[in-house]
Amino acid sequence: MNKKSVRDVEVSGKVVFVRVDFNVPLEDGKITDDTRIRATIPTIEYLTEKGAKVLLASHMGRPKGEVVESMRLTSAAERLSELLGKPVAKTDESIGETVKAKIAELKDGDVLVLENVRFHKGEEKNDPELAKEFASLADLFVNDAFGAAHRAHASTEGIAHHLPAVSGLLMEKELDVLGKALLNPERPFTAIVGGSKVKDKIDVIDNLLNIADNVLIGGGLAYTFFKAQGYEIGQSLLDDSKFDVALGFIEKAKKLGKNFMLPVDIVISDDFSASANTKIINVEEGIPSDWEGIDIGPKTRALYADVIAKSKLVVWNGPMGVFEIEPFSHGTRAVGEACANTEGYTIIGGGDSAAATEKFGLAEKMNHISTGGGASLEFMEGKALPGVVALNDK
Ligand SMILES: Nc1ncnc2c1ncn2[C@@H]1O[C@H](COP(=O)(O)OP(=O)(O)OP(=O)(O)O)[C@@H](O)[C@H]1O
Ligand SMILES: O=C(O)[C@H](O)COP(=O)(O)O
Repeated sequence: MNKKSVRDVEVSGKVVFVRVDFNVPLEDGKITDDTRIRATIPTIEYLTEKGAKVLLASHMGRPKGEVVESMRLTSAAERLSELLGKPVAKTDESIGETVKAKIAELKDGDVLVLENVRFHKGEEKNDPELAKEFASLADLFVNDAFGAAHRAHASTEGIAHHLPAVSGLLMEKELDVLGKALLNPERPFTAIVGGSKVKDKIDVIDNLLNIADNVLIGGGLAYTFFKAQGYEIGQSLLDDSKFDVALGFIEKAKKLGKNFMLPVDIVISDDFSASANTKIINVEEGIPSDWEGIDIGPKTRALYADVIAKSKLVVWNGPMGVFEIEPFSHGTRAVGEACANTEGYTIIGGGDSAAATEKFGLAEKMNHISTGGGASLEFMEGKALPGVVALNDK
């Protein structure tokens, strides 16, 4: 990487503003997957062992510039303290005099977690005034939030214009692993895309068709393709502005001789709950108007598993179905198991895909679990990540 890392600068005795991505899944205030917090430990320990005073800033959810009680970083700070095996201080603000007073109390090697930066409207607008406020707290900016590197926000990009700015160890590792895998991919290279953020993800398929040999589609993403092909999809997820784009991808795959696969059968349900009625149908049968597609079916699972088994590189982003609910988890589990068992190199991207592999006990068998969902997709699209671009060159 041509950007400076935390190893290239003097940190001892300095106040270091570290942007992390502690946007972890929460259920009733409890963290259900702490992968993203664990992934930042090397950078935090590197800094504390060298005697820096560490400020940790992160977003959580999308509170849209308001204080939302359920989106505080309190649980994340508690979990971090357990993982580090030492006390971690926490403030209810991310800027201002109370934060400065807390920083003044820090000793070398101490850690202070700031409040959710998205409680300020200026964060997502990349407001230069907010960026300056963040910068005024510290001597050095370290960006370790790979998961948010595709966002040009005040605490990821703006702040880098006001302080010496370097990458953290997690950021460095993510860029290194993804860069190496994608620059000169081992083939066959299979990309699997699923999940529910249809708007965010559908455009990524364009570049995946350029770089991958097989592109497998699952999750909520598939239904825009089905509808565009004229099949009934009932209440399933849909982006109705993307029909031409979707059909264009099918054409593009044909022209390039790429293997573009959509589910052939799906699990449908009349409700979003474990007690709902479910059915397995072939896609051409169409989904009744008050039902929705919720997982890939058994034929699709077998077809996808076969492709994955024969791949040398697999990049998977986004679950195949609503894996949080047991009856709709089989597609995601099958794809996860196929990734765990293939001899190819496997990269898992996306908070929920990582959570799914963890839940099914498959995480250990993957080669790299990326902390970036959207960020790893944008990286694969070949886009520059603003949170990385803004860092100091070597
Ligand atoms: N057919 C479907 N209908 C509705 N929701 C679905 C469907 N398939 C999967 N999902 C939901 O998609 C969600 C995950 O989607 P998402 O796009 O956020 O993936 P991700 O791996 O977390 O990536 P990122 O980190 O970019 O958010 C899960 O909560 C899952 O229940
Ligand atoms: O979960 C993610 O992908 C990152 O934390 C970024 O979150 P965002 O999509 O709300 O910017």
